[in-house]
Amino acid sequence: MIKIENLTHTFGKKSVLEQVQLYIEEGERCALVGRNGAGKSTMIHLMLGLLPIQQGTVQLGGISNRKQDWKKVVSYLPEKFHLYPHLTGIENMRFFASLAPKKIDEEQMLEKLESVSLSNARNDMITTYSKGMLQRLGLAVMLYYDSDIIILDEPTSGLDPMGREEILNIIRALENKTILMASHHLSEIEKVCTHVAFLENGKIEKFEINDFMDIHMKETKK
Ligand SMILES: Nc1ncnc2c1ncn2[C@@H]1O[C@H](COP(=O)(O)OP(=O)(O)OP(=O)(O)O)[C@@H](O)[C@H]1O
Repeated sequence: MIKIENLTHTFGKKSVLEQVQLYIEEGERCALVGRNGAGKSTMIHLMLGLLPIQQGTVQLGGISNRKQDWKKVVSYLPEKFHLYPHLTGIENMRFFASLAPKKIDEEQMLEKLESVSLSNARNDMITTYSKGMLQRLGLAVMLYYDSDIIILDEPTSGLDPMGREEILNIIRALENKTILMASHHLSEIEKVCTHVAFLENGKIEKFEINDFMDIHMKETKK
């Protein structure tokens, strides 16, 4: 589960998050939605300790993000995942696998590459990969970590419709994971998510997916 309480953040005089509350239960796939500049990345960065928390608390899998242990239960795929251009797909995978606290499991690595349809390209330099392939390699690294909580920041950003569909199919096939996924695309949210956390004017409101889509349809018909 993910539990955010009273999260408040300002940049100088600019207030971005105001006493944000959000509870995502185990197994939910929650989209994080909001206009450009609403504060989605800020919220994700605060959750992951990439920005210092000014006020409020974050728990990930029941562990405060002020402790180090939460890193064992969360994996994060940023919008732009920094891979090593002078390495092949499998070499990149091996490098990131070496950062995990467990011994490198070659079989698991191959299985995860297979699950994102990259096993045939695993020995190619990633400079030859398409954007979609790079994003799938990022997902493979995340799947290798096999954490309970997955945080994705616009995972299909910059991909063509087929590339998007491939990423969405992989995310949809994940079982027993708690997912928070920032996205601007309602059609993909509808395909993948069970809930929506809508961030507006510094506050979050959470909806079940069908309720959110109903409200959105009514709004767009106005
Ligand atoms: N380091 C920073 N210093 C000052 N202001 C910042 C900083 N980072 C973000 N902001 C501001 O905070 C607000 C929220 O930004 P944030 O990137 O979190 O929004 P977002 O919802 O992720 O936007 P997008 O959908 O465009 O990615 C914006 O007004 C942005 O200009």
